Amino acid sequence: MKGLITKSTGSWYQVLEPETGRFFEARIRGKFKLIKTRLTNPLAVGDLVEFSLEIDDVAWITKIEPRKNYLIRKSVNLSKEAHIIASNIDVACFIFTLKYPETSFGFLDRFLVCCEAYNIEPLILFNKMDVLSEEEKEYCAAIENLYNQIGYDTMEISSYSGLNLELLKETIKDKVSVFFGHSGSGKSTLVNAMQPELNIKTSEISEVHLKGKHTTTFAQMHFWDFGGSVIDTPGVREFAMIDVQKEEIQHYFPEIFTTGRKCKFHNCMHINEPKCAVLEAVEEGEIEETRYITYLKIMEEAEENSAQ
Ligand SMILES: Nc1nc2c(ncn2[C@@H]2O[C@H](COP(=O)(O)OP(=O)(O)OP(=O)(O)O)[C@@H](O)[C@H]2O)c(=O)[nH]1
Ligand SMILES: [Zn+2]
Repeated sequence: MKGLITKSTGSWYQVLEPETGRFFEARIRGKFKLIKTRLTNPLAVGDLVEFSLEIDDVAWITKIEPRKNYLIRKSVNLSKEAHIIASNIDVACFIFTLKYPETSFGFLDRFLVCCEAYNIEPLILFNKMDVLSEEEKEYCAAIENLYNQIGYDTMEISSYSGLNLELLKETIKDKVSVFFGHSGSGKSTLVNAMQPELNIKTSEISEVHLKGKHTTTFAQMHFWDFGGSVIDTPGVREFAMIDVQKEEIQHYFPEIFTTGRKCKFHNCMHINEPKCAVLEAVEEGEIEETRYITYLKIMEEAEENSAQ
């Protein structure tokens, strides 16, 4: 039987048989290895699998279909293992909050780099617009403009005021979407605002740290009544790029890649080479400095990893 993984707790999986709409509790039989990297979880929510039923409706997953794409993070422990967050994604929504909590640009840019690297369509949602002053709204618009110019879609939303939630529904209708963002950015609240019947657990952000409390502890797919689904994931602290070569990284920064064609050396890495068009563009303010800094950091990490 063919199935779709809709929930993963680490020890067992929930599998949906799309043809009948029936859900099963399933375990894994055998070894699953689609990629070289060591993983903490062989299967992830969004995976398409084959399974068979035994007595008492216990399902055994026997095979996994190749993934269209996936997002991955470093494992929480210090090993070199990685963890697949979700797979077979149509649109990955990044929930950006200017405040409560303040989202870092480095985190957003790393998310975008992962989307580029793993062929996932990103959408940046500017959430909690209801708490922003006029001045902050202008600042938000400037950030949006910056990302729009690079080629990324953005949308201003608020689960509290309902701003643009209908537009968001139209945009993600009939697609498999995933919501990312810092803990406390309002992912679960957004899912509930779009479909109150789902009633996902949310929590107040801590008064002391103005940070979230990591309420969601495992990944789960929820189905929208307007069509499509969303994968709710535990707050991700860090995205990972697995097995990337230094030379590849500029491909994942569209504006750096395009500008880089004008560099003197065709193999320019845009670090300190003479007549580097990227360095010039950063100086002129045509390429945003925060993005360039993240580019350099990811390059450094790739070097450290390959040296290990
Ligand atoms: N002002 C405002 N607050 C919001 C909005 N959406 C959510 N919040 C608040 O933000 C806090 C965190 O919301 P959650 O939905 O639990 O955040 P989360 O991103 O799911 O957090 P984790 O499960 O920890 O990853 C709660 O106190 C919400 O009430 C919004 O649109 N505007
Ligand atoms: Zn260059």
